[in-house]
Amino acid sequence: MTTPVIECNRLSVELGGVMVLDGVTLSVCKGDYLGLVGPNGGGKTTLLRVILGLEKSSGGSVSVFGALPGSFPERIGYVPQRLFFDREFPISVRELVLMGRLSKKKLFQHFNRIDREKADAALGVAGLERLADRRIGTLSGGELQRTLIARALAGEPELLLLDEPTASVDPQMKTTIYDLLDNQKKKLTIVLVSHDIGGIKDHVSGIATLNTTLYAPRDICL
Ligand SMILES: Nc1ncnc2c1ncn2[C@@H]1O[C@H](COP(=O)(O)OP(=O)(O)OP(=O)(O)O)[C@@H](O)[C@H]1O
Repeated sequence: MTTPVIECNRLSVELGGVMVLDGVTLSVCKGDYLGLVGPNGGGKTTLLRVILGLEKSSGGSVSVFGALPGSFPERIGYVPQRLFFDREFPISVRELVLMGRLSKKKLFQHFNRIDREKADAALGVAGLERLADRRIGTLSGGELQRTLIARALAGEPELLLLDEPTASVDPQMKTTIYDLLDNQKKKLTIVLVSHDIGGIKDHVSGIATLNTTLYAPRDICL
């Protein structure tokens, strides 16, 4: 039997004295495309942050690629819910996507030709060639989301974690983003946080619910 890519067993997380996740059991295997849904404040982002090793668990266990979270950052691509940046900051779409190669570099190592080729390939996958030289502060919400996905893909991850990439984008851009992910799902394991159950149900291989009484009380278990 192969080791699951992500395995949580009765995972609990306490933040600021509040139990945000309590007894979460979840197994994500290689090639899965998991939709993770739940109410606002249900702990979806927190779960992604635990998987990334950015937040500590307070009970239970969690392993990623069979090791402690944070052990293999170069194998994970992350598309955050928001990107906080100065809209005047003079960085282009191509340069932001190139940042996705940082996890593959050693300290102070420069980007090389291969990094630039991988970044350009990711730009192509996300349909961003036309916008490559645009400053990121001038992008629409949907264009910025696709740039963040391209940045994550530039690092050639095995596991892609996305936190509500289709929030506040129009229906056409949602379709573009779902199609983009569909084209990647044969190569990657994907966890997609979303409120759009209707939109994701035809794309994902499974849906897990978090902290909702509508689907399953306080537990997710595939
Ligand atoms: N550092 C922190 N300290 C205290 N509480 C926190 C911290 N980070 C998050 N929380 C709380 O934990 C709960 C879960 O937050 P989280 O962002 O994981 O939810 P979410 O399901 O992603 O929500 P949304 O759908 O609104 O994005 C929220 O009540 C939030 O206020």
